Amino acid sequence: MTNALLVSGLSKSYGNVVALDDVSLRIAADRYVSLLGPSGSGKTTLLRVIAGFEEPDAGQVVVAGRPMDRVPAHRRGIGFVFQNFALFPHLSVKENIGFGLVNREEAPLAPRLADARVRDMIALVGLTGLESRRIDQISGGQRQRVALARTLVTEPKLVLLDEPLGALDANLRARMRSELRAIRERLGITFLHVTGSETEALAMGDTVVVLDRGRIAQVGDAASVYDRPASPNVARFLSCYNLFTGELADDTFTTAAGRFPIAGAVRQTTGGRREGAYAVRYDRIEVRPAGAGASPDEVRIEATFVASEYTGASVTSFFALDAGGMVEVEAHLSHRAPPAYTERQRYGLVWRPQDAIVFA
Ligand SMILES: Nc1ncnc2c1ncn2[C@@H]1O[C@H](COP(=O)(O)OP(=O)(O)OP(=O)(O)O)[C@@H](O)[C@H]1O
Repeated sequence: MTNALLVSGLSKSYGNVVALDDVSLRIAADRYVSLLGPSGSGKTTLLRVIAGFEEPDAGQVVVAGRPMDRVPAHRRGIGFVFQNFALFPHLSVKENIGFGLVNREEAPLAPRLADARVRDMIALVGLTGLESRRIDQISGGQRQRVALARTLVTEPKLVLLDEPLGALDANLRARMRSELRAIRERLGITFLHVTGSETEALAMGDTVVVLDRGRIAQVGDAASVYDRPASPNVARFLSCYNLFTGELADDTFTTAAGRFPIAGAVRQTTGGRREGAYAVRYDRIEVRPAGAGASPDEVRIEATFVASEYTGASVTSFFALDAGGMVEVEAHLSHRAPPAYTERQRYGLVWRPQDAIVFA
């Protein structure tokens, strides 16, 4: 089967800022791909180069088997959904969605055909009944659906979404996530969705691509990226790992917080640098009273409780290390009562070596 997208050796600099550095990526057809990375890692630049809004300095983009060299943006068969939607405020929902069909340069559709297609799309994104409302007379979530419908109605082979849910509040964002997934599955086209949010990437993407300083740091299914981040930086972006820097020697990883035996831990090789990192997930740490010990096959450190933060279904507790730095512990409230720790009191933080990842 032809790949939906093939990107090879893409580089792009702005002056002396390297936004993309030799990026290669192959995306199969009919996939939901999340593109994740910290601010400035090159996500938007990558989308803009794929879409044809930006010329790369080097490299090639192939969409559905067709090389895109010198193909202008509007002839690439790519749809683009922006965060700010860029809708026409004075036009109705229906006119916004049909705009690209009747006003395109190549083969504009006859109004009757365009009408039928717009009607189907309005039903698909759940806007039936709102066809004649103006854009300023509908809600943020409905605008998001108009923006999506306007792109999908042109039947693109690939849809690029740049933080499409960023302008929505948390509740709506969660609802739109599952809607986006469902719409994509019904149409069977490939979505490449940029997000700064690791939860969003992990919740939505069949495949997660992580960018780090203009380079691809990891590509994999959501579970494998989550369970086995390829580098300390990827672990850091995922915001679910405590990272300790230090050095590996023999069977021990030595950090300022303590010496961790590594037998049983997951090993990730990062090119033989001496400076390494040791990662343990927030939700794999057990908190015990300071007096309670640990069994020989557990790792234990001591720290001082600072505060807890509730985030809906879970609570994150922060513990200060004597050597400086914080350890975060996440408890899911579905299978535990909310923890009650005392401020400034010391606790033992315990985990199993199998739940740690050693980067060295
Ligand atoms: N037009 C431009 N001129 C100069 N520098 C640019 C331009 N566009 C992007 N950059 C720089 O290129 C790098 C990558 O930017 P890009 O917008 O692709 O990152 P991003 O991952 O999308 O970030 P964010 O999540 O903050 O949107 C950044 O250092 C940015 O400052």
